[in-house]
Amino acid sequence: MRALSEARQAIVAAILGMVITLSFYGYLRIAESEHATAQIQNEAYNIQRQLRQTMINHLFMVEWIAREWEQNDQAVEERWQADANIITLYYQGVQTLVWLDPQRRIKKVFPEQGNYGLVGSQFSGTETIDMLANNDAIQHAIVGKAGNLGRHPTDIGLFVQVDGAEKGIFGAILSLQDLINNVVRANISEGFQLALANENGLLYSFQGDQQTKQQWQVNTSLQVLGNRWTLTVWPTPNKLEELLGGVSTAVLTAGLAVTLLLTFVLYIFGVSRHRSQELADTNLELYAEIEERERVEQQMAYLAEHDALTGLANRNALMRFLTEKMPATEQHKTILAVIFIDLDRFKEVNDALGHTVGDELLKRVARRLQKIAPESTFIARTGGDEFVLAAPDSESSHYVTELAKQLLLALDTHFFVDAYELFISASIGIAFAEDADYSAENVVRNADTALYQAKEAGRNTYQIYSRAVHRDLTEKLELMKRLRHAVEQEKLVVYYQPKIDLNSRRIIGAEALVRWVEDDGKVIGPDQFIPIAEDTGLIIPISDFVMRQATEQLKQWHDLGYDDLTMAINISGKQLHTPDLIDKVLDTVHQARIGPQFIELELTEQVFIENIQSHRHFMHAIREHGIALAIDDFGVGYSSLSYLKNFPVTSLKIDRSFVQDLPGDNDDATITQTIINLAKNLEIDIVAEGIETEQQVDFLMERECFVGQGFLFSRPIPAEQFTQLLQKYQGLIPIQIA
Ligand SMILES: Nc1nc2c(ncn2[C@@H]2O[C@H](COP(=O)(O)O[C@H]3[C@@H](O)[C@H](n4cnc5c(=O)[nH]c(N)nc54)O[C@@H]3COP(=O)(O)O)[C@@H](O)[C@H]2O)c(=O)[nH]1
Repeated sequence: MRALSEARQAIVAAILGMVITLSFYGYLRIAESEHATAQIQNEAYNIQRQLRQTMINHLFMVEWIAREWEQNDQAVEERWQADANIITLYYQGVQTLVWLDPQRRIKKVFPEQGNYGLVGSQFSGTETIDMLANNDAIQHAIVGKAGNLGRHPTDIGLFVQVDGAEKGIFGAILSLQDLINNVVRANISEGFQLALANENGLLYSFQGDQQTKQQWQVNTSLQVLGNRWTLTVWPTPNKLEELLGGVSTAVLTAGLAVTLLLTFVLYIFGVSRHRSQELADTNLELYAEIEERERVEQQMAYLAEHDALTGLANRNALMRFLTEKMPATEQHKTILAVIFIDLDRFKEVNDALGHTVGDELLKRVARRLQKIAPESTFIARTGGDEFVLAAPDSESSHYVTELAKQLLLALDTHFFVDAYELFISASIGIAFAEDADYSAENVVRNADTALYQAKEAGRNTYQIYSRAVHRDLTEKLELMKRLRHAVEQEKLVVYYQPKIDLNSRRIIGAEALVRWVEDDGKVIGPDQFIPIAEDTGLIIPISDFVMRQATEQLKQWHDLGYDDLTMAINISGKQLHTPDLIDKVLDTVHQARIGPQFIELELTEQVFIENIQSHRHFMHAIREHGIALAIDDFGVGYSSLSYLKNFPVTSLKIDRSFVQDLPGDNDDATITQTIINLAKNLEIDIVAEGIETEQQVDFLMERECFVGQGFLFSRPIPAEQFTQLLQKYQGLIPIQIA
């Protein structure tokens, strides 16, 4: 198909060239043929004319002799020899001359040689002579038979009457063969051939190559001396070639050559044009590819420095911006601040409403930041819900904190996304280049550290990075690392603090309190690592460990005979989010082979309130399985107590902050009294925490709080010590043990 397309023009040219060439050739060929035929005809007419003329000349000569002799009185005898010599000299066709007397006897004959015997004899060609003799009116010469004067049947005689001093008939015998031969040889053009025929057959032929005769002969009839002949003339092959001229052949050859050349050129042209087209197409494709590549590269370059969702700069671009700004900032000692923003409740929005809404919210946040931030501020989105503003050449640190406040304010109002009115807030960490040794990396990391602090500080606030804050955080991170290691290495230990019946001073239960014992024996309290454990998720394995240890330990103490002891286990808020918590608790209790009624789960009031709705099921399920539910640190910060009547709480633990200043502090006394009354009215058990003095015991017992914990009875102690305590005092507790 491609080859056909390449050769299309060449094929058309070849066909056209052939048609034109052949047409022209045909035309020329006809013209040449006509020309050749005309030439041959010309030749035939010429020969015909010459023959006729020769004959006429002979007739004229015979007549002329007669008129001469009639005008002259000289006897024939006297003139005969001279005239005969002249006649035969000029008329070579004349074979014999004769003079007949009126009786048609031969009187004189020339040449005498060979004819001498005829003199005196009667001329035998009687018909013609008779016609002359009997008709005096015929004055002109006539043609007749040669009679006995002829040598060849074709010989003829020309006879005329002479009516002069001597009467008679003058005759000239002609050899037609010789005459024609002479005329033909004298007049025929080179390359022509000729034949003369009458009705009896061929009379004469000049050359006889028959090759071209059939096609090229020209016939013409000739009436001479009373004979009707057909003269046929045709050319020799060479002559024919010459006559035709060869122009048509040359044209044919040239035409075919030109056609061939043109075809070839056009084919080459077609091929090259096709190749050029292909090249052009390839070039176009190449250009398109290059354009596409450039577009992709531009897009990649754009994406390399932009956030696809919001169109803001990304982390790479931020780092480049900061790196470029740092030298001038350091040199001119200007203020460059990095403001790290993290949305406070974005994850909740994303989880609850889906990523589409989440994405839209991020776009709105980006737009709001762009509106508020001064023009010189560089804004980037560096992660999920993290945005960073770089404010070079800031007037002062005060200006930066004011900007941070504006940002907080702007993000602490609602956003409308689809049908939702969303409320979020943000936490901000601020760091200055100066505090980061003018390092882009450091200043961003410092801002991130400050942000962490802001989150810790309760969100919707900002923190400015300081080296002290950084140190604290570094320590915290270090602690986190070690805690993870400790959990993996099972370096945690469960301590137990006795729960005491204040009346009998009997140990009625224990509270499991985890400790982290370092390699050097140093004991780290849960206050230091539980919050970190909650942040990192380590609280789950820690809690599992504590629950397993505590239930197994309780089983041991039951087996030792202290089979009415209960065990209080602290539950973290994070634990409540694990879906299998109920199963896990029941399974652990079941594994330890103790009754669930000996287990009490403690939730701080804060955790309880925060999860009151979402964990309604958990709390009821726990109670239905006989496990007690205590509210720890009761009375701290929460005013709504209505939940108590709707939830299956079994005991309240008065926070030790109320107990520690009893009985002197009237407020604490009133609060303690109120909590006790509340528990009494709701028929909930009451436990006092943090009892350190007998006065506190007295105060509590006077107000009918008969269960308590505190250093007065025992600090939290390892299990072995607790066992010794049980065994040494038969379950009673002496005062000031620890
Ligand atoms: N989720 C979990 N929380 C736990 C676990 N183990 C402990 N904790 C919680 O850590 C907080 C600190 O506990 P800890 O350092 O063990 O302090 C306890 C007692 O040592 C302390 N206490 C008891 N009596 C007194 C006293 O007379 N004076 C005084 N100054 N302190 C005393 O009180 C803590 C027990 O409090 P509470 O839990 O409220 O009963 C603490 O909040 C623990 O809950 C754990 O495994 N998981």
